[in-house]
Amino acid sequence: MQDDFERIAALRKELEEANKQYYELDQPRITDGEYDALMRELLALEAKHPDSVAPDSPTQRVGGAVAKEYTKVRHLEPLLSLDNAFDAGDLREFDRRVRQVFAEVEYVVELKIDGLTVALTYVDGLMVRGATRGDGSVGEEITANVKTVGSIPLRLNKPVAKLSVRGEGYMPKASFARLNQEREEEGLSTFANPRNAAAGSLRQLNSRITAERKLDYFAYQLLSANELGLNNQIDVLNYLKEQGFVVNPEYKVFHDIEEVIKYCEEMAGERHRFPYDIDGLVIKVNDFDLQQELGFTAKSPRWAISYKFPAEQVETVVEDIILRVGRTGVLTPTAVLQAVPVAGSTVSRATLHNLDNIREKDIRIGDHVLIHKAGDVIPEVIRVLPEKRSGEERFFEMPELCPECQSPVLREEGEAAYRCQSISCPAQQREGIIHFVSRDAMAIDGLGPAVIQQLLDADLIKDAADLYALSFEDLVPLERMGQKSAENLLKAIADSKERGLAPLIFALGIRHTGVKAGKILAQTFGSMEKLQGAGLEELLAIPDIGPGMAESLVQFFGMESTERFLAKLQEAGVKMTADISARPQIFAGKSIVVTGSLERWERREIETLIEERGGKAASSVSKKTAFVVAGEKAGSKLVKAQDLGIAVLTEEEFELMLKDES
Ligand SMILES: NC(=O)c1ccc[n+]([C@@H]2O[C@H](COP(=O)([O-])OP(=O)(O)OC[C@H]3O[C@@H](n4cnc5c(N)ncnc54)[C@H](O)[C@@H]3O)[C@@H](O)[C@H]2O)c1
Ligand SMILES: [Zn+2]
Repeated sequence: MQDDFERIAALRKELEEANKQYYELDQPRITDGEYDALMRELLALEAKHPDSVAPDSPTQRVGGAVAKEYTKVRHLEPLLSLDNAFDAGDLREFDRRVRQVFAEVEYVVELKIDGLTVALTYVDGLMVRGATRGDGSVGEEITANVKTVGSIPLRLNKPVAKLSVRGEGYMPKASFARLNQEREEEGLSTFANPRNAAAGSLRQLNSRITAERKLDYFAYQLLSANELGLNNQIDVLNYLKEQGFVVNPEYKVFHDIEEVIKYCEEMAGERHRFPYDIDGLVIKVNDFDLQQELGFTAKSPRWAISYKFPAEQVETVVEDIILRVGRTGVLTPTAVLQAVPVAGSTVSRATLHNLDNIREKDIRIGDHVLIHKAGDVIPEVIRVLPEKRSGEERFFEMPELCPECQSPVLREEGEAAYRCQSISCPAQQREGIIHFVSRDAMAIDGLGPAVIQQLLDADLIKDAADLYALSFEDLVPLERMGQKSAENLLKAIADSKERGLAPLIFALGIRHTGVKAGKILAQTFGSMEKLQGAGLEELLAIPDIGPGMAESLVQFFGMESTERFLAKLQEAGVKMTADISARPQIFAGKSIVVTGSLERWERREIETLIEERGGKAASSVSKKTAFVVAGEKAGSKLVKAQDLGIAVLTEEEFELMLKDES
């Protein structure tokens, strides 16, 4: 007996620690499957000893604590978790409980998107607040970050006095894979899955970072839906669509739990076909009167349950550990695995991230391991099965020399990554070209890593600028390159010359300089030449350009190799200026004053928005001022504008003017 209580205490401690890692730090240490198993064990023990259930047990509480950096938001109605069903038996049990109250019931089954709940508040049709779930009653205010998510409407199609919407903020699989790859390149820690990546991106003090991470949103719930004359979940989904929200289209209605079970099992096999990670399905009672009658427990609604797909973990053997040298010289250890099917494809490689991770998990060459796909896309070793060791396993050591160019390899202060120190490392050059042609950079279709390798091997190119000198005759003899694909490739290369300054800056692969930074630099300087000439101080004066980025820019543009490379691009006719005047000139000849502290933009940014559109960002209010954009705590300028009868706009209203541009 005593044993049970000790175990209960140990499980609570372990789950609380996992909650903290997961909800507060966005860096879980155990898998969801492991977490769910511990939770089930605790639930079973607590059911056996009902008197032991304390209100603060992890079985009774939602989520984690609210981090102190954020403004707290009290939710109108608590945001709850969902009970889990792991098999047909659990679903039948749920159905039995529902039918104890109602003989007839309609279920709506939706995909369970693996993201985080985001609560949105609209007042008079405008989005005024975004918040996380937090501990269910109190969440974190993340309005500025939420505004950077494209699929969240800032204005409702049909304004109403007040609307509280809930839904899932998530990161698509492709963005997740790209983000982790970039972070690995930069020697930063990677996210365990898209949910934690989405949470880490939305729970950010700097909304610029949120904007860089491609996030999306599916709306699925409304508070006070009854007041809008909506009677069930299907009505709500339709209403949300009408209001401009993105609703996941995959929902289905059933009347019989056996049909639901069949659908769940079917979807478990199809879970990989979506561009976002799903970890199960959510089964909801459709009718709101029924929902209300069924009510809630402390932690979850009684009218819904989530069916969790079985975790897809597979055992295999680490045959070898090899190193991949990235664009910035980071050596990423990769496990060569005995090929096994995992989550819809055959896996024979898994990233091991870095040496620390290998040591922490004690992964040795020859080990039997459990693997899965993080976020349904990135193969990863979860843990070693030490009981299967034969004693023949070998430790992995980082080499002192780069495996591709034999230059010294060093670990920099404070970084987990080891880097090849040579700038002429062929691997770095190859990866640099792969980056140069990638989608957010010069976007040259048909130029995959294999073709790039062929071009390098045939000595047709040495760097990305050489691509512009390729001819039809160069390409056609290449293996697997038909006439048609050679023509298409040449056209894609030629087209990329017009991509413009912002993607070009990103394409250069300067450390710490992402897509968004490319845009800011392009807008600020207008031409590559001006950017090249910018000094440290000038760069540091730009909002959003931190010291790390400024330094690497100065260093990059100070190199002779950079100068040669840029000269080659210029000669090839690659466009090196930004179309600053490409915007419709809606503010032409207007003098506009910005005052107070803004939420949506940095001061320099909004001034750029005005200038790009032909306006003048003036510093003082006069009779000639066309209008004033006022943020929080606007002072004398606001008073003066009011005295002179000059229009004062909120940030939202200003943004709407930009939206109306065609
Ligand atoms: N690995 C770890 O260390 C660790 C730690 C804590 C929690 N977890 C994971 O988190 C789970 C618990 O998290 P939880 O409380 O958020 O519950 P949950 O994720 O199992 O389910 C509730 C959530 O589902 C989401 N959701 C997605 N699509 C939805 C839809 N169509 N309708 C309604 N809701 C939808 C909502 O955000 C809702 O809050 C655990 O089961 C475990 O998998 C893991
Ligand atoms: Zn090297």
